[in-house]
Amino acid sequence: MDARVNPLNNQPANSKQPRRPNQEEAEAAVRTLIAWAGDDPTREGLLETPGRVTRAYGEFFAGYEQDAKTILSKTFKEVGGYDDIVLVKDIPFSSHCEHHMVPFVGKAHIAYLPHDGVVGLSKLARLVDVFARRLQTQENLTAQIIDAINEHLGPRGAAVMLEAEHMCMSMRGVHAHGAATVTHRFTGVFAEDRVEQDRFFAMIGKR
Ligand SMILES: Nc1nc2c(ncn2[C@@H]2O[C@H](COP(=O)(O)OP(=O)(O)OP(=O)(O)O)[C@@H](O)[C@H]2O)c(=O)[nH]1
Ligand SMILES: [Zn+2]
Repeated sequence: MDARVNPLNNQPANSKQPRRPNQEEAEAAVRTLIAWAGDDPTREGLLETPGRVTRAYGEFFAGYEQDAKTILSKTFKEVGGYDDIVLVKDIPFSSHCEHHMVPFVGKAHIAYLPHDGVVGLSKLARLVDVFARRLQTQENLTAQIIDAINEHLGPRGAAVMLEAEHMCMSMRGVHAHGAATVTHRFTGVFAEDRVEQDRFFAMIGKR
């Protein structure tokens, strides 16, 4: 666990921690929402729903129990001197916007220029999951992914792009079905050198 972050609220560890409700309280909250929506939480079809919803929430928000450092801790140095871009593109992710607690779903593209060894490719997808499985904004998710890569891998440069559809913009509110939100962030060589940025865009098929 990252000691500087309170896993319950994603705030600095010295911030006031809310008490974590127990299972019974969480299920009672779901029953309240069902009744508030206008249905009867005691009817047969809904009796097991609070348990299912809390289990689902356990999966959606499992990222509060995980940390990037552990995932990126193992690197491989035997790569035949390879020191060019390593890119994993089209990593599927689903997260929940912190404003409406509704999903946003899309793909992440992550590249870095290795400095001292490479990380297992699956770990980049796991890294996305650590932060996606929390209440998020897309901007914050983008920043947290690249910050973790820089902090734990110390690459010569990193690039992260996220493309996602926000259900709070399609299923409700403005009803902008199919609108895509794109965020990207470059650091190190990717931030300093337009040629490297262009190579990144070309490799993910955006040029
Ligand atoms: N910047 C940013 N905005 C987001 C993200 N996810 C949702 N939002 C926006 O958060 C905003 C919240 O706006 P509010 O006016 O407080 O809430 P609202 O009345 O539900 O807004 P509408 O969605 O316009 O109906 C909306 O414009 C959402 O589109 C995100 O990841 N990043
Ligand atoms: Zn939203």
